[in-house]
Amino acid sequence: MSASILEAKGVAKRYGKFSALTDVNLRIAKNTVHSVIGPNGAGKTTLFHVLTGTLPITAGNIVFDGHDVTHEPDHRRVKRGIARSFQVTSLFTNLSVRENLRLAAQGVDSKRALNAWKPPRGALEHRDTVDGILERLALQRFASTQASALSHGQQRRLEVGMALAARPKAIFLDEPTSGMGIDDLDDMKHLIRSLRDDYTVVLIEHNMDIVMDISDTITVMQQGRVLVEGEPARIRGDERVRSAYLGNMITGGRA
Ligand SMILES: Nc1ncnc2c1ncn2[C@@H]1O[C@H](COP(=O)(O)OP(=O)(O)OP(=O)(O)O)[C@@H](O)[C@H]1O
Repeated sequence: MSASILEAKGVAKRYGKFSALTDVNLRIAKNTVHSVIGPNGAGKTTLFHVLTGTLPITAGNIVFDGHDVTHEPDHRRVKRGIARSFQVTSLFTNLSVRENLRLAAQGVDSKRALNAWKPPRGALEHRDTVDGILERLALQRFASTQASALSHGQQRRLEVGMALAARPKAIFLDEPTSGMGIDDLDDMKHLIRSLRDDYTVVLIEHNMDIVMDISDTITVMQQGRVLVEGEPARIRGDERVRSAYLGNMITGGRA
């Protein structure tokens, strides 16, 4: 079994009296694409919030890269190497693609600059980071293009790039393909698959074709609990998964 980057045990999250997550156990192996799927309201986004530190946990514990991060705020988890994709709305639409990425790369270093033991990275190092990301996103030709002039699919790839600029170990993507046309879907699929070589990807995705195609492991959630977990072939054939989705669309299309 390959080494894990994240292990969550007994995770619970309550909103008042409502239990959005109950006893969730999750082990995410390094350099894999691990998808979290499930019907609307299953608790996928809440799980992301709790794992990335956007929301405090009610019970349980989370270990990331050997560190107990259960009660760490999100900015500390960013430093540990957890990145979450930004929303389109957080792109600087009046700046170029390159400027967006440069700001994201510098953003991580603003705190580093206050730490005398870790000097801030230089401009050259940022340029290398940004160039590498532009290539990975297949957006080199658009480096000087204003973000507002990109297609929807390109903007969504740039969001992923903004998260990569933080040089994370694991990247959390929440529905990166939502609202995309068919060509953009393919580009995003290739991008996510390529990320696995250098990062660990945790993905919430409703498009089952993509999930089945690019995931190493799939965790299926239902009503705040893990229903079943396994490789795509196993999930596709699982009766419990079919009935969780009322028997439809698990073999293709949107869940
Ligand atoms: N801030 C909140 N206060 C109270 N209940 C909430 C809150 N946020 C989410 N919930 C509830 O928690 C449950 C899980 O929601 P969550 O958004 O995590 O599900 P999801 O699987 O991501 O759904 P979707 O696929 O529709 O995005 C839902 O019943 C939702 O109504």
